[in-house]
Amino acid sequence: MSASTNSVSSIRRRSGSPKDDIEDVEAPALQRLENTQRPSSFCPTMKNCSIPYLAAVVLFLAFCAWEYLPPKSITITESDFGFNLRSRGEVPTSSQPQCGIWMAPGSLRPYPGFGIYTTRDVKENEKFLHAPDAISVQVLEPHRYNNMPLEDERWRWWKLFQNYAWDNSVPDHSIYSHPLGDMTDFQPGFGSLPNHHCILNSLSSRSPDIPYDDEVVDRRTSPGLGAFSYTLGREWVSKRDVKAGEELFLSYGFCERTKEKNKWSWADKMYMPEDFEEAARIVKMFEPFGTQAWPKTNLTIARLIDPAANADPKLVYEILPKTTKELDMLVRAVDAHAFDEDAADEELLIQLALGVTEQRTPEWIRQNGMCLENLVPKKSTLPDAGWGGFAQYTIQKDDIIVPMPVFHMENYEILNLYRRDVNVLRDPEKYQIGKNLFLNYCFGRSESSMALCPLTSAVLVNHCGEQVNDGKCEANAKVRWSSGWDPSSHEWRNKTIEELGQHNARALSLELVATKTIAPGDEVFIDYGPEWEQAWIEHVKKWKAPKVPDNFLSAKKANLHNDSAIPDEMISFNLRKTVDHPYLFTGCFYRTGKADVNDTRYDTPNENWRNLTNKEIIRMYASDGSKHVHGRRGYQKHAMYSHWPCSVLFDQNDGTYIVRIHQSPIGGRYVPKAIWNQNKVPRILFNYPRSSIHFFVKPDVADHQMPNVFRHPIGLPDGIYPDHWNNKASLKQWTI
Ligand SMILES: C[S@@+](CC[C@H](N)C(=O)[O-])C[C@H]1O[C@@H](n2cnc3c(N)ncnc32)[C@H](O)[C@@H]1O
Repeated sequence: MSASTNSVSSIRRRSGSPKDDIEDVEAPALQRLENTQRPSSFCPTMKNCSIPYLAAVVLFLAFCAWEYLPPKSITITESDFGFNLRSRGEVPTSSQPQCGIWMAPGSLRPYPGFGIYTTRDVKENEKFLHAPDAISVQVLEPHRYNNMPLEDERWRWWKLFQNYAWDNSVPDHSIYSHPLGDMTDFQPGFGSLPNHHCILNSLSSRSPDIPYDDEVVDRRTSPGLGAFSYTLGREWVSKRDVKAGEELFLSYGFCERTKEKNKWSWADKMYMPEDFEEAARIVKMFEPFGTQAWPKTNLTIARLIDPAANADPKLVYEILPKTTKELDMLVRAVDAHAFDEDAADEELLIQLALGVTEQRTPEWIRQNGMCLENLVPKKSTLPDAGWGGFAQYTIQKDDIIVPMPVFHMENYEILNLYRRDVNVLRDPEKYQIGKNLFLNYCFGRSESSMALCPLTSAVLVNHCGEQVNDGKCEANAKVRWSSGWDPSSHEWRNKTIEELGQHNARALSLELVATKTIAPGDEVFIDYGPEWEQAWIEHVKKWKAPKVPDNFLSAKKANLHNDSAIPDEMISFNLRKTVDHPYLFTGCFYRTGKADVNDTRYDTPNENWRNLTNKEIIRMYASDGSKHVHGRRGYQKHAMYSHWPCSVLFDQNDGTYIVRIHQSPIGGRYVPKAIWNQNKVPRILFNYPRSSIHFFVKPDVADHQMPNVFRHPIGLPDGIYPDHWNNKASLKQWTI
């Protein structure tokens, strides 16, 4: 395998699944696949297609991975894969001693790209980040459009992008109620970086307490309205105790080896939970777990593997300790849980899984990694810019502020938005209705169709330039190609845009570097360049403030209203009515569970349930909702499905409410089975905690959906794009 393919990050589209939720997680994800097939001659209609797009994710894993996972006894270093470890002094580093979260070469063998590491011990339930992560951006999926320009380019880009994005987002409007089509949630920052592991999975994500801020700029005066995302990124909480030096993994939900051979080619090669479980079964036969003495030969060890188990014998063999010394080390780690059998079993699996990864020390990570915590989001010091990136620690001149692995987009016109009710190809210009907000988060240049979209919190950094900011700020950082930590990026720069377009894995890396010493709390700025400035100046000239009704209620105000009481206008005060606000929708944490399937009260469809008396409605359709508490262990499960649309029906005047979870507007296709949902009867919850209710702007009236909002890629300085990417003159169609 070439160095370039190895350097591809193994970050994939994630379904955000806690390990114990695998069944539920995969079901909706798989249902969603139906709609993401590209029509082909084998697959005449979208509906009939069966190859899931997540298979592409899987192929990607196989692609960036391995001929075969190597035996445990072989030591693999990055240089075996064309990667030279960087040592301090060779290239600039981000070397903050306080930094606890780093990006460094991944620990899965062989090296599959970058991973995220902690250099702090993190206890179960503790937050990983000491400050909020970056924002999340709702991306209207550009490949879903038929009969629109650049269909091939859209699909090629989707194959790459889906590996970094989430099915659903902090406010689930992407999945529940977007009128135009499907949205994907992109979370540059922590959220698009963790690699997948079913056993070592330590990350659980949840919605931040205030997930949404639509008051970042003043809607009555700011031309920045709708030009950036109001949604903050997830909070990252540890599922277990994690030691300094561990790579932080997320489970994307692919944790069962498929029975259909070769359906997912990587499944036959990748370590699966069954492999670790079979290894654990064998280990437990021997002292001190069991009674037998550790076998003397490797052949004897191999013979212990049960061929009837759903495990891959070769992988089980690789996982198993080969010497009594290795076994002793395992025992010592598990011993700490001697009085809790379940915890000991879990620890055994974790230790076996760690045994087939590269072991990193915090010192190694600081030497070879780059800090991911330098930038934190806060309201920008510039009135129209939205969020900004602020330094959390002192950053020395020439230090890397944040690495920027980027994914490439061969033609950023794929982010043009068109009407969906007409054949756009007849007159694309006429039917264009705007541009995806995501364009504002990618770098581009006017001579080239290529855009580069960063995966890290670098997207928070605003522009400061001569013409637009009037001395209110000063650029203290710059963007350049990565300096040695991603050598294959250099090779990929020599490829043509077409070649890159065919490559559906990440290939290129930039970095953000301090041009001055930056103090903690300073906003970081770069210069987006004259074209961006010109576009902004023209936008400001043309921009007209939208009419804001006197009784306008922002989502932020609704969320923070009166010490967090629910505003009256967001309560229906009626068991039979839901709230229909012109601007806001209510989201309640809800995730279907046993009650949704087994509670026989919901078994009978009843479209006339409103004719029942209050008492009858409550007896038949209400339950105690007190357990749906945001953020407490045991109910972090909402993290996957996040908010369901709901209505607050009554205030119980004790900090809790009676809420009704709405029927899913998208039917059963994406949502797990729930009989009340199917039978069109209400699901009413009493004692529902305020902390689990949030307000969001309705997608169809969201600021970023308005016409005439600012859209322009971030400018890159001259000399960054190679000349052979300057293809615009030769492209027939170009509107930017
Ligand atoms: C890469 S994003 C930067 C982060 C963004 N401010 C946010 O809230 O997410 C680029 C967008 O930020 C806004 N922006 C950046 N610099 C600005 C400036 N100097 N003046 C006005 N808006 C700016 C523009 O909307 C631009 O399209």
